[in-house]
Amino acid sequence: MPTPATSLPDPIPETPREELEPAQNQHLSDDERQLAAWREGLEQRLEERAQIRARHRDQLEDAYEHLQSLRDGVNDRAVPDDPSGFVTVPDAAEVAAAAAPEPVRLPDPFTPEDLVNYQMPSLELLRSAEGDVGVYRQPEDVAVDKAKLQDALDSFAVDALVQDAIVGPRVTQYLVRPGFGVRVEAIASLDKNIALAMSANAVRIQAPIPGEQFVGVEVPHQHSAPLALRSSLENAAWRGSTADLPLMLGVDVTGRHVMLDLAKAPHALIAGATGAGKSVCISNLILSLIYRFRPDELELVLIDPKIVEFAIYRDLPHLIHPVVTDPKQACQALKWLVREMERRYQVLAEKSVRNLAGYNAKATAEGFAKLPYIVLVIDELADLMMTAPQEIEGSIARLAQMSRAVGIHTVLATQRPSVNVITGVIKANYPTRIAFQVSSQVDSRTIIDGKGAESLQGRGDMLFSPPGIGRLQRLQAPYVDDAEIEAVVGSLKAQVQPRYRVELRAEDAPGGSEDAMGATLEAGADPMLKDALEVIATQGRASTSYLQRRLKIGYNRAASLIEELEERHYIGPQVGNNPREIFVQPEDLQFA
Ligand SMILES: Nc1ncnc2c1ncn2[C@@H]1O[C@H](COP(=O)(O)OP(=O)(O)OP(=O)(O)O)[C@@H](O)[C@H]1O
Repeated sequence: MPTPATSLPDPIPETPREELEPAQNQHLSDDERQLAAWREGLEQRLEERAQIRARHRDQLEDAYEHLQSLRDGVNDRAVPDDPSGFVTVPDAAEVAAAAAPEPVRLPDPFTPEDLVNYQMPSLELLRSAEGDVGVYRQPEDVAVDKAKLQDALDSFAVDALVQDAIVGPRVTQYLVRPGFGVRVEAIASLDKNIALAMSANAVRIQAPIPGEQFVGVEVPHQHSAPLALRSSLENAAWRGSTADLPLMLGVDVTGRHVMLDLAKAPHALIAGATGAGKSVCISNLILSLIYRFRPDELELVLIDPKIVEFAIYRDLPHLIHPVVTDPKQACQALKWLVREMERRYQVLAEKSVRNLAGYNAKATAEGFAKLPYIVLVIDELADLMMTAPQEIEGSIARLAQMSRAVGIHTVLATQRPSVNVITGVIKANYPTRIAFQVSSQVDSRTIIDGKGAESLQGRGDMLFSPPGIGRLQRLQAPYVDDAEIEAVVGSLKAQVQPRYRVELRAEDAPGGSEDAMGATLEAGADPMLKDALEVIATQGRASTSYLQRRLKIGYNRAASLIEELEERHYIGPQVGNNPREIFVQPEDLQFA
């Protein structure tokens, strides 16, 4: 006989803890710890869910307000009652015209005439470069470390001479000349022992330094001060650069300022563990561009699924769309860029030129409007790849393969250098790579096709693999803080407001999204398509005769609805006598 629900058994009386065996006590403590961990996890998940719910509520409110404004618009345009007492009924076309939202007129790009009073940002807005004296360590300290390295090599009976030391901003590179008959691998394999002898957390060994007769042993400094971007932008190498799209990357071991010409790159991939310095590097790249180009010469599309990284740039006049934070919108923006690329190819063909440089030269000679460069920057590709991997990968690959000639360039960053994010297709199309510190050799191989990034030091210490040169450069990125960026963006915002001209289309949203479903169905040939889909999703049955009965329609119409739903991949094909598969759930039925 089942026990009634109300008479639960009494709880088992608890044995006082001191009466338990030590082993039992240990188990109890383990269980308590486990419970505490679960509780913490649960609380975290509850908090995340509350945040998601709040976000959904906001979106719902936005949608409701939008609907209300559409309704108000229609009411305002409604025909007033005739004083004679008759009400004029508007015809169907009028109603449709009233309900349809006005087509949004997108602004034109900036022209030089719009920006006659535009001032480039001043270098005074950046932190002073006074600290960067170019002497990063005292010679006596270097001499001591040189002796330590020599002792370490001697103690392993490796015949090699530590000949010289080059002191960079973050690491000292010791030039080691191997003795006659000594294999460079013998020195390279000592990396951990050398790190121990030099009290360094990791050393990187280049065996040999390409083009030289030395093995390079790079030992990080115990202390280092951040470099100022201002000193890089004041440097003669930057000021005299003839690159089409120069980006300041950092300073190498010998103190040289190293730049990347994005026009030649023509796309760059940045990867590194969290906190390794990717965002600061991206800020250096964006500031390099806005210190050199006016908004009519260069336009930016910034995608930031992490939401907070690019918020600081939101008023930048170079932006042609507000900073994109929603992965769905990111997919739409990427497809806009692909369309813009195709449009530009047409425009170039009309003028019989092969690339943007040719077009702009002709524009100067013949007096028509030039085309600006467009640079797309994505901070955290992984978040986008989780949303719509195929569509994002497809658009990125298409841009990477073809957009160089028309002046569209891309910079992608990710903290997850796994093959799901940096796929073979993306990797093949991004020859220019920048690696910050990563957690394993496997990650290092994914980015730079070799080890090394795992022994970087973080905080802007990077390996740069320039396009077409199979040799890595170790650089230290300059540091810009938020106050500096705010000052620069503020000085530009005070002059001009951005002109947003990227058109996001509903059909470009990732497939299977609510909006896309609504839009697709709107375009459906049969007005009963939504009803049919609803029946199938809620009842879990997809057959012609069932639809016929439920919707009270004829056989032919039910059969063509089933065919249409199969074509749109909401249901699977008929296989033998088995029921069709159904790919849509009742909760998916939120028509736009
Ligand atoms: N070039 C640099 N020089 C000195 N310090 C730096 C440099 N770059 C980064 N740092 C330090 O490291 C911190 C983290 O940098 P950053 O935000 O760029 O990391 P990230 O790789 O973007 O991390 P995440 O992927 O989590 O966003 C900075 O706040 C700063 O303190």
